[in-house]
Amino acid sequence: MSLLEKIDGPEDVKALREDQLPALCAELRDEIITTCAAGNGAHLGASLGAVELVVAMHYVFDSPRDRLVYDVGHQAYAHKLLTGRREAFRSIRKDGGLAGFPERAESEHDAFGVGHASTAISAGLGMIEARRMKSEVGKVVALVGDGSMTGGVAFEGLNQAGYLERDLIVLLNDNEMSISPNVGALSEWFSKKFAGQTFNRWRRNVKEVLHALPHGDSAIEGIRRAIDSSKALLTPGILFEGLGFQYIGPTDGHDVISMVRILRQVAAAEIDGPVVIHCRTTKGKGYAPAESDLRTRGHGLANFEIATGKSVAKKPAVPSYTDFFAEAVSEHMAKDANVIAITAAMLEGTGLIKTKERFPERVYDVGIAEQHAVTFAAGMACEGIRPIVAIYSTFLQRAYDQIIHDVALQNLPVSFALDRGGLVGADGKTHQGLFDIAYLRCIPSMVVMAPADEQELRNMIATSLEIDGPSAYRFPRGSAVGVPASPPQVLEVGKGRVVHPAGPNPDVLIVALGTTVHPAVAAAKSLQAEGIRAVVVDPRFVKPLDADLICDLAAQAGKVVTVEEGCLQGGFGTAVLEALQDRKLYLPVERLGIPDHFVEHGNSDKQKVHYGIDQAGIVAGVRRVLGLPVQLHGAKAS
Ligand SMILES: Cc1ncc(C[n+]2csc(CCOP(=O)(O)OP(=O)(O)O)c2C)c(N)n1
Ligand SMILES: CC(=O)[C@@H](O)[C@H](O)COP(=O)(O)O
Ligand SMILES: [Mg+2]
Repeated sequence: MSLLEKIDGPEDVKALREDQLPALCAELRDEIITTCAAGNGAHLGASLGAVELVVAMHYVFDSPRDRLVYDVGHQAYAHKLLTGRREAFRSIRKDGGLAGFPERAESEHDAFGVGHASTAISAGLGMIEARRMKSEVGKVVALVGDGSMTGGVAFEGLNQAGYLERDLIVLLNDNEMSISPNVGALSEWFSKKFAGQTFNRWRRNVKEVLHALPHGDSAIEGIRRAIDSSKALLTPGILFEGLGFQYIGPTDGHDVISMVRILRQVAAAEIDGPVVIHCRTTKGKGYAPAESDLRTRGHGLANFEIATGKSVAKKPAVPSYTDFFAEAVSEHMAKDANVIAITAAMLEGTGLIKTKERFPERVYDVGIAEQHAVTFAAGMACEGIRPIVAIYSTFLQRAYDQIIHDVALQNLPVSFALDRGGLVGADGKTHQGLFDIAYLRCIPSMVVMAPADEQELRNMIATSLEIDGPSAYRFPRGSAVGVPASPPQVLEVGKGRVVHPAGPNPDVLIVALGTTVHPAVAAAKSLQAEGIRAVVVDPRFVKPLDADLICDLAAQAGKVVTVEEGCLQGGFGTAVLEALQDRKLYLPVERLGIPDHFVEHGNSDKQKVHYGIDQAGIVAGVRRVLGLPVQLHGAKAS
């Protein structure tokens, strides 16, 4: 029996001898690699890189009494394996299986639900403070990556932790990687390059000045000696010490036995106040194909052959929306020197890595700093630059006030490209891009678009760059439709189009947004065979909405179905209802979309069926609004 097979919970980890821990780490790695190889983009690199840190935490601390708080949570696979979820582990990120990130509802050992970055310090500090108030015992450890440390909220947490002087333990997992190599001054500081370059420059300059002064003066000699010896003080530690933390490190985060000893000392010591333990690790550690993948170190490897790390996934027949987006951005940059693009640590995910190869100076990776990305864009727009801010729908939630206060309120021409708008599949609840339509359409001056296919995406990118104010377009994860390409067209703002006419006296109007346009046309065609005349409108714009077109056709049809891959509350269907209400058209309306709950991880095609926003679901919606019997279909059948 392997060591891992004996482990049903953290108490079994503690029962091992210290010298057995390296073997346990090796077994955990094998299990993580095997599971990711058969999985759907699981987070291999981060989880491999954190194995020793997780084992050491469970060996020393006493979860769930002690709270282990993960940042992002994509590195927590060993934690799941050690906390009673070993047998379910191979189901991770699949329909009905374990979630890809820690979730409070999944285990008492998942102290804080996560998926977005930079939250662990604030959450951990909150826990420590609550426990102090309730006189409860227990330590709190926050495991934070160097990439996540670039997020402003992490610093807001450090700021308060240093001030409150609570005993928060921060394990800084520094692998010099975000998804791509980590960027920014902070990352250079961690790797001491800052100390090397800036300090040396400063020291040279001061020495030149001192050289010109008389020799033999004891005060000046003292300054000379201090400058020579002070380099040692300029370590990553002074940043944290300046914020009121004790700093330990840098230390080898893959030496599990040393990590256990350090954590034991920290846990036992009466250190009054917060501590940072700076651990150096390697993303993808222990799996050569991940370690040698210099761009992402196996960040999200899916379906690969274990021996080689080569993908065995079927290549999609049509490139992704992301590919079309990045290509279009490059084309606009080639034509207009004022166009630039900004990503918040998602060069690969947004496709902008390719654009950056062509225009290295005009694609900015600002780190995990969505708020800064938006305000940085606003500043550039003030000076006549046309920024395209490419941020996933879910991560743009972070920058909501910046969108309103810094961009929209000043009517600045910033283009927001929201990738992953809609159901995202295996990442699940934390990453679903379902709220953007609702959160953007209520902002004055914001133009909001959703393309039906890749040609429409090209048109919307071109349109957005012509709009003298803020605009956004949201497109989904995965393959585009595969429609023929034509030169991008600047669309008339606020004008929709009829994509499936039904002749005079239609029976029903279907208003389908974005990804639901093509399924709606297919649904209308199949309804036609039954003698039901459905006219289909692609509104193109959520805002301004083509109320004339929609209301005229709604009045003719007398019944309306709206379809969207987004939340129903405040979403696109609600916008249509408002338009009808404003014109006193009180008609039966069936709204199809995502009801008022968080959507689990799972296969997004199956989820579209479940929520009735696929072709068959739209047919069912039409039948419902027409009062016709509906065949059983997904969740909406009734
Ligand atoms: C707010 C937010 N922005 C972007 C992401 C996407 N993302 C997930 S992991 C990651 C890199 C995190 O780097 P780090 O914390 O150093 O962990 P590592 O992967 O290196 O272990 C990014 C950018 C996210 N999860 N949350
Ligand atoms: C953990 C995280 O936030 C990212 O790694 C995310 O899972 C990437 O998602 P995509 O696979 O859609 O790029
Ligand atoms: Mg990192």
